Amino acid sequence: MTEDTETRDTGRPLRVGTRRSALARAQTEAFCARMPGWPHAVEIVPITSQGDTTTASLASLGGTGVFVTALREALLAGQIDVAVHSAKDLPTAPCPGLSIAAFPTREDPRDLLVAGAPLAQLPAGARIGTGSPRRRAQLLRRRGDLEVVDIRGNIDTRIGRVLAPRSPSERLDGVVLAGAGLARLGRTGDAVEHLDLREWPTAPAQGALAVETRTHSEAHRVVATLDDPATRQAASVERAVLRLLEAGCAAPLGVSVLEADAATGEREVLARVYALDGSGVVESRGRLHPDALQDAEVHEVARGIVADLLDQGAADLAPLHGTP
Ligand SMILES: NCc1[nH]cc(CCC(=O)O)c1CC(=O)O
Repeated sequence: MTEDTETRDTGRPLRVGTRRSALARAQTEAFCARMPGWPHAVEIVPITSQGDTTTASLASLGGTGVFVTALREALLAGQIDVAVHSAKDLPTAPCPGLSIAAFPTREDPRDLLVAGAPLAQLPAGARIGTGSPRRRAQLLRRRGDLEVVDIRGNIDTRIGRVLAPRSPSERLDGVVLAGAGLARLGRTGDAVEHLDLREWPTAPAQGALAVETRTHSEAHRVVATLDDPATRQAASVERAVLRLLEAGCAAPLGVSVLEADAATGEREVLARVYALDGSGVVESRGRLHPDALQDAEVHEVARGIVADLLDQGAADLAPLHGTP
C-alpha cells in the first residue's frame, strides 16, 4: 500500500466523517476538539447511514455495521480521512485498508435507567423500553414482572416516551440507555439509576469511541496521538470476547472490564451470556494485567473466558449468532 499524500503536507484540512444523529455529531465534535490543529486543520463531514434512516427494529436489521458501512465506504473512497464511530457499533471483523488509529479515553461504560424510580421501586408490570436483547434479558432477570417493550429511535425520542409521551400508548415507565450517550448529550440528569457493571455488564466497548483511518495515512499518525492504552485494552478484550463467541451485535452478551484493583493494578473482565427471557445466565471472569497491552495477551484472556462460557453451555442458553 502506498502512503497517502494528503493533509498536512498539502495544507488541506483533515476531513472527519460523522453520522448525522445528534449523538454522533456530539461525539465527533468532542473528539475533534482534542485534535491537533483544531479547528482550522479539521473539517467535519456528515455522512448518512442506513441505521439512521430506517425505523426498522435494530434486531430486524440483523447486520452488524448498519451504522458503520457508509462511513467506511467514504473512508475507502477518500471522501473523508477519519471516521468517528461508537466502538460498540463497530463490527469486530477487520476492514482491509482501514485500522483503528485511536480509542480515546472512555466515558462511563454503564447503562442508565431513565424512569420515575429506580428498578427495585417501579410498580409491578412497569413498561420498560429497550431494543437490546441484552438489556431485555437483564431487566427480566432483575424483575420478571416487567413488561419489556421493543423500541428504537434516537436518545431524545426514547427519553421522551418516559418524560413527555405524545400519547398514552407511547408512554413508558422507563428506558435503559448507555450513560455515555446521555453524557455526550448533556442529559445524565434525566437518569434515576446507574446500573452497576458488576451486576449489569454492558455491550462490548460501550462508552468508547473507535476512530478509524486508512491504515497508511497521515491521518492515522495524527489520530494515533489521541489513543488511550487503557481504553484500547478494555475495548479490545471486550470486543475479542464478542468475536471469539462468534456472536452478533444482537446477542444477549454483557462483557465489561471492571476498574483496577488499587493494590495490584489488575483489572477484571466480567462476561455474561443470558437466556433471552432472563431465565438463565452463565458467567465467566478473567484478570487483565495493566501491562498486557499486546493483541496476543488480550486475545488470550478473551479466549479463556469464551472457552469457559461455552463449557457452561452459553451456546445452548442463548442465540449467539443470528437474530432470535
Ligand atoms: N446502540 C446504539 C448506540 N451506539 C452507541 C450508543 C451510546 C454511546 C456509546 O455506547 O458509546 C448507543 C445508544 C445506546 O445504546 O443507548
